[in-house]
Amino acid sequence: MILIKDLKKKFGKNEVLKGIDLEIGEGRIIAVLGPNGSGKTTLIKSILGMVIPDQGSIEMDGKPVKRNWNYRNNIDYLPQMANFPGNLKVSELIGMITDLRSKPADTEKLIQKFHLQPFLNKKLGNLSGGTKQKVNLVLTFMFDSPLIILDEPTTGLDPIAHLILKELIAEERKKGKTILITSHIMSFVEEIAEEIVFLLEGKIYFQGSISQLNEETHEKDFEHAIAKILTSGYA
Ligand SMILES: Nc1ncnc2c1ncn2[C@@H]1O[C@H](COP(=O)(O)OP(=O)(O)OP(=O)(O)O)[C@@H](O)[C@H]1O
Repeated sequence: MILIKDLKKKFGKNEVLKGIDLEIGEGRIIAVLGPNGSGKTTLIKSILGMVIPDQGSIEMDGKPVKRNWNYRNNIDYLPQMANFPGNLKVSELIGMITDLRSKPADTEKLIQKFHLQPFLNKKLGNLSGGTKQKVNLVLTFMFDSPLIILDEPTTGLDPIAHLILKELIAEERKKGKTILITSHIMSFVEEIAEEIVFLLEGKIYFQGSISQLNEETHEKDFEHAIAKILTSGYA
């Protein structure tokens, strides 16, 4: 379980997180939503220890994460922009990451799932954006950690890969994992998320289920509910 209290972060004068209080329960799929620049990635990176907050605390399973970085071994993270070395082959990168994590990795099944066999001997710099994202997904899902954080996982994926990703997330959820996702694709969020956290102007504007959000905004569907928050938020 992740417990976040009064989390604040600014970059220069830009106050991105202005006091976030959030509890993330185990074994759920939670989507972090919000307009561009609302701080979704900053929040995720704070949980991962890649951004150091100015104020507030983050606890993982009852222990503060600050100066206690071992907890990161239990997180699999898909970054929004994977910056792969272009001259490495796909198989070399997979091998390298497996060695670095020194955890058992189940790559075969994932390579098959995403139909990546023909690309294993290709250099990363020569792959299309969607194929790179599939490699990124293999690297994320291969370690079987209890917490999976996915920053914009659908970027560049074709409809087949999109379906495979949804199946994969559902399988991991069944194993009791916690999955934290950011996405701007509302249909994807609606299909998979059990809970949403909506960030607006540095604060949590809404946390709850999609049906609760529809009710509170008096809208009949999720897309309209989100549009209503965004237009009233910007009014
Ligand atoms: N390292 C950094 N240095 C300076 N400003 C930063 C840094 N990282 C993020 N920001 C700023 O913080 C704000 C929030 O960025 P963040 O990437 O967290 O937003 P986001 O909600 O994930 O956006 P998007 O939907 O576009 O991915 C933006 O204004 C961004 O420019």
